[in-house]
Amino acid sequence: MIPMMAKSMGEEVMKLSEEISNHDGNFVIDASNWFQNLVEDVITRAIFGSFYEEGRPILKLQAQQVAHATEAYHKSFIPGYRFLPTKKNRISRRLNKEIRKSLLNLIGRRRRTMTNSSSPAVCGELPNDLLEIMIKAVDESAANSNHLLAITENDIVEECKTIFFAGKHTTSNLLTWTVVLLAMHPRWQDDVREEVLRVCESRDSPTKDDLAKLKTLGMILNEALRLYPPAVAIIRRAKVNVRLGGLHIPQGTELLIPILAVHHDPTLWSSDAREFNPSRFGGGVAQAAKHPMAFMPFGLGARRCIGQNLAVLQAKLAMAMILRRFSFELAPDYKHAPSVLMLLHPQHGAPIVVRNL
Ligand code: HEM
Repeated sequence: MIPMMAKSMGEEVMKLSEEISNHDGNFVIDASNWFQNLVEDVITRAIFGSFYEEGRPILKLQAQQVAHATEAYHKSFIPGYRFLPTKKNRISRRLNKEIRKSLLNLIGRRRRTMTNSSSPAVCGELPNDLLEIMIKAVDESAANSNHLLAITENDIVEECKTIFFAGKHTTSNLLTWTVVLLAMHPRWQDDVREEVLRVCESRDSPTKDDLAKLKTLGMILNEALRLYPPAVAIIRRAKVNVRLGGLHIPQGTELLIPILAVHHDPTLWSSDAREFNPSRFGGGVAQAAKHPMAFMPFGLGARRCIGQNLAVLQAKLAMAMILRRFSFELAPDYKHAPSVLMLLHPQHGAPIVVRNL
């Protein structure tokens, strides 16, 4: 996974470097858009592997559908509105049909290649990508006599869409806020660059061992996730009547766990809760706050994020590659306005001046 990610990111980093050179070494990017593009490529490769070229346009269609949904999220909620035949709803339904059909076709083609090929994955070694893992799960579940446990091709379609959505916007959000924070705090930017250069030496892309040694970078990513958690809240429903603190919660009650508020609570994080201070993670996540579970950007318990390790790996790799090549600062027109639009994002974008080092 790391070589695939490094290759994909390396190409984007080189393109940006050339662009900067063409602009006298000084170029403004919207970090939010730039990272979305970067992350989209990696997540598409993780899902489709060698079928990347065929999967890419399908996920592009989904990105369009998400853009529609995000726009609708801006407006007031009217129950049942999404079923009306408005122009936008018709486009969204058409996109949905097209995505489903294309994914089912792709699954069919992929299945045929798996049956015919003598690729290592088919010979029982580790699969190359998520699509292959899911196709195998469908086949295994078909062999199981309990049809209630059966996984279908429709499930694969939904999983591809979920993973693409859940993986793209969250990780690109984390990277955007990290770059914004490092642009605001140049001393931390210098310190973490020094760490990357020391650990990775002359290697353009870090190895797995290098990534494990990037402690300051890990602390900075955690602090970015604390201050600007991409998912601001999670919801749980009580399965049974339960007492929580002094409260009686009846069965079926929905509870909203406000991650953003918990991450900014001074009783948990001390009086500097609103400040950027990565050192608080110096002793590990469990020691960073007064309660060991106060840090929950990926949720908690059995339903916590399945993509946590991939997201952190990807964020570390991207930041290490960027830090060794570029320096950055906020563009004069940057306006700090974190805003919740499904996820916590910069309302006016994140214009950043990037320079080649
Ligand atoms: C910085 C990046 C990410 C953040 C902050 C994040 C955050 C979250 C949160 C808060 C949840 C809800 C957990 C809960 O209810 O306890 C979640 C669930 C989920 N995430 Fe992520 N996520 C990230 C990256 C990813 C990636 C890269 C993927 C896929 C490759 C992914 C796939 C999912 C899925 C499928 C679920 C639903 C899990 C379930 O319901 O069992 N996420 N994520």
